[in-house]
Amino acid sequence: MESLSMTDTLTTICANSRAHVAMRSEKHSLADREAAAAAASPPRGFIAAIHAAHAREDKALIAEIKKASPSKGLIRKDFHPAAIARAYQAGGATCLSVLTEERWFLGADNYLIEARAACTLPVLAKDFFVTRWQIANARAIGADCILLIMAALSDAEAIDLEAYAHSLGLDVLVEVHDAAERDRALQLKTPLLGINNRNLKTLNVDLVTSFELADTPGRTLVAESGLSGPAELAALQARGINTFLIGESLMRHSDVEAATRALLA
Ligand SMILES: O=P(O)(O)OC[C@@H](O)[C@@H](O)c1c[nH]c2ccccc12
Repeated sequence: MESLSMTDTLTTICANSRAHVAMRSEKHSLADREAAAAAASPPRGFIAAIHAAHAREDKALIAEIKKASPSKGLIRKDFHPAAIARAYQAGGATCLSVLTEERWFLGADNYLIEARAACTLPVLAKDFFVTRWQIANARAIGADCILLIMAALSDAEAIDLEAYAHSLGLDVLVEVHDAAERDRALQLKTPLLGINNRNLKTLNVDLVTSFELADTPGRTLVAESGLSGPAELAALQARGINTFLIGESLMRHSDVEAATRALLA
């Protein structure tokens, strides 16, 4: 795996994603991916599952399957997506997130396919979506939701990609990490707004980001990145955030099911 030393990590990863899509689309055209998307297993409601947890007065956990990251390198050696998916579901997770980005997160489409087949939870394809091809491909492999990162997209691109995702039956999680991106994201239709505590340009994590944006009205807020303990979740819940996207701290436990249960207790 490569490490990223440049300051603008996000630009580098997105440029690589575009090049990768250009290569893959020679083998499978957009029309091919759209046909596969239309034939894919019907979407499991991702946002509906989160809202159902809230209706039960539960917090909602989006549990992430992640082998490595540019900031931490290899996170877990014995990496079996199906087993981790089952452990997350047994431990009480509401939804899954599966990294599919190959070069820096060591993800793969197959990990999403294996994880989704092993459980009944809705699954977020966690990647750097900058083209329609990637979105059609995500639905084709079974994804129920995709991620749109405002820092990587113009307003027009974000609006276009969201409409395209919705046309394929996908839910959308839009991700921001400051007030300016949040304001831009409010132009989108999706109710699901992720606040990433990790600045994707510098890779630094600061939970203050979630606290600062916690008063955004009219959206289901998701606190993302750098979360590890029940006390942090309680502090965020006190500010009205009841949905959490957590990867690394759970993936580092040998007993993922017990760790998930303990976190949600
Ligand atoms: O492993 P963590 O620190 O719990 O973070 C999970 C998730 O928030 C993080 O993987 C993430 C959030 N937004 C992203 C965008 C791309 C890649 C990864 C991410």
